[in-house]
Amino acid sequence: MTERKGNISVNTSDIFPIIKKWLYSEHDIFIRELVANATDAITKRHTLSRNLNVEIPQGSINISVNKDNKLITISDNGLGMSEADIEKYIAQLAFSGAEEFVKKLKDEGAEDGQDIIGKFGLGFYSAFMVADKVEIESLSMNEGAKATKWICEGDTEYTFTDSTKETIGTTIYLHINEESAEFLNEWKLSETLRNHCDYMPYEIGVLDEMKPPQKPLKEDGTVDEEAPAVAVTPTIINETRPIWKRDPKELKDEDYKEFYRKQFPMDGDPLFWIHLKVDHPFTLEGVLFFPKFNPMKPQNEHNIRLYCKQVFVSDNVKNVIPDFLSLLKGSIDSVDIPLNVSRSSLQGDPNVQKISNYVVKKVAEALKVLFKKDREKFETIWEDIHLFIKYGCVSDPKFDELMRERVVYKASNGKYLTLGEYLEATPEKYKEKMKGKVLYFEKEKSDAALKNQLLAEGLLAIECDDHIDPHFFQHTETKKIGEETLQFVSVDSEIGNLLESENTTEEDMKIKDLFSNILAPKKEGEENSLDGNDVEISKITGSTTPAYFKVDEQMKRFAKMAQSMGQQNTMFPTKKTLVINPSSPLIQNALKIHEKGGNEALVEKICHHVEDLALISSEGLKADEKELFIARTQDLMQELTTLAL
Ligand SMILES: Nc1ncnc2c1ncn2[C@@H]1O[C@H](COP(=O)(O)OP(=O)(O)OP(=O)(O)O)[C@@H](O)[C@H]1O
Repeated sequence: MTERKGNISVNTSDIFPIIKKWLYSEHDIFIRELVANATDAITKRHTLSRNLNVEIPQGSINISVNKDNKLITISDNGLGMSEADIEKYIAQLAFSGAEEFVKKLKDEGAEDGQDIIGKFGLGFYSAFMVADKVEIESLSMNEGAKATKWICEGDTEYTFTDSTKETIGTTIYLHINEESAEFLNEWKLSETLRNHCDYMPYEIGVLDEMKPPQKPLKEDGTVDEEAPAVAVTPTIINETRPIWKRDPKELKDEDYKEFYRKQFPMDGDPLFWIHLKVDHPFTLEGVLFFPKFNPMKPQNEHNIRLYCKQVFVSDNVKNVIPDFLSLLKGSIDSVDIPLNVSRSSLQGDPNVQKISNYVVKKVAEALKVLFKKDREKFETIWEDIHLFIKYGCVSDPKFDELMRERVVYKASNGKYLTLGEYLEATPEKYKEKMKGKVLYFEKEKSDAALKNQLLAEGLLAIECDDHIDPHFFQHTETKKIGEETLQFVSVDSEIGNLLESENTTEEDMKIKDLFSNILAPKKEGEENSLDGNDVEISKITGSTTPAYFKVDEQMKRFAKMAQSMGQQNTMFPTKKTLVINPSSPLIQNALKIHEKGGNEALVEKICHHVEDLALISSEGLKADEKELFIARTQDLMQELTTLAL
């Protein structure tokens, strides 16, 4: 046997230890790199053979593991390599790539180094992360090629020897080092493969050579004890035709759901999905799913898996697609997302920009179609998708332009309306007063009585949540809906302006004074009561609501935004005004008792009770307020029952 020695042409002699150290954190990527190389080799053989018009076997990759020999073997039936090829592509190019990596690492600093590793690893070189010694045995598809074997023990020297390999393709032998012994476990190896190679285009079989021959199974699934034991066969770990590679026309809803369930087993069915396919000016295929929103589950950014030619690359799509799309789940496959640049420079890449714009546009278009063609379904899933859509509108102007007029709101009549529809639904007689205004009520806190009073007049109010809506309102107010600029106003701050019916009388003023004196007494020398709430009157004829709280719109917004950003409510103390309705019979009675004299204690109780009822209807009572309220309720009921006896 002849042996030929060579030297890897790198200047940095300490390249091996440096790379080993840096790559240590993610050293399972070696499997992805080597299987990706095998995949490329098979594809190349297919392409070349098609041109030569020769029959070739179906592409496959076989990985076997032998714990006793501390050996992992990766075989492919790709185009193979001659000695010259190995010399050129492995010994020289692959290693010079590694050298470049070390240089980059030194130039860009440690953090970016990690980033680079995570993105693309180091190709063939990553084998040395897990192996002390690596051998390549290969037979090239070129006519008359001689099989060869290359051996390298993790330093800059290597040796070629002859080989007896008879089938075209390449086998990589990894003599696994001590620290990486875990990969000699078939389960661990298969898991790692599934993680990185779950949708590779050629079948990947895994075989544990340690497994003894086993008796075959009978048709009913039980072991056939009579039959002789046979050698175990490889287990296929991947699906070669993932859903995004298939023609949407040949797929049924169930196929998408099944794919989703496999990827996200804890999730239940997706709400709907978008199949992406584009060839120009970049290539991209993928399926994005709208998941059911689960407030109990923290959102994470790793729900979209990025592939390059079916090779898993990353589940971190940050800087590839806008943040708000990371609320979706699924897979994107594109060769046009550059992998060999640091993450920070991804955003500036023109292809990435185009891809990002394309995905945003497709998602918005799919939502537009759903809105137009199946409004019922759109409304059914609205509560699950509204957060995503609003977040998208606020953060992405292009998405906003496409979606703004399709955002719907749950109105107080139970229907979902766009802002355009809301404006149209305003009764003619209120059109002038309401001009450009959109009434809203807070889901948890608003006074139902006020909402119903407005509804009785045909005036609708939309529901607002605590999280995204304050931001979204602010955003929408800076834009146009149709021809109009809108303003969101809360029911409590607006109801007086809308429904206040008559001019203030002397009696109304007496009511105001009565309540002010008891609930917000002025301190000596003060114009107004500074602590406590202000008291106002607003006469709403026909309404039995005695009083409600009004909060300044801007203050309310500030407080909500601060709250949604995790700040304490106390940062923005909101000043509230207690609005008394002199039309309410209860209020009128209170004045009469007061004017009659002799039972000031009861009048006081009524005033405080009216205030507490207004509080309960809006935001609720605090612990100390609750205690007083309960004690007072007991007193009042006792007085009432005594009267009734
Ligand atoms: N199994 C294989 N069969 C045939 N050729 C191979 C095989 N593995 C590696 N090669 C050759 O060696 C070259 C270097 O491989 P390496 O993995 O280092 O880099 P790469 O695949 O070109 O790039 P990347 O950094 O994306 O992995 C390949 O381009 C290919 O020509």
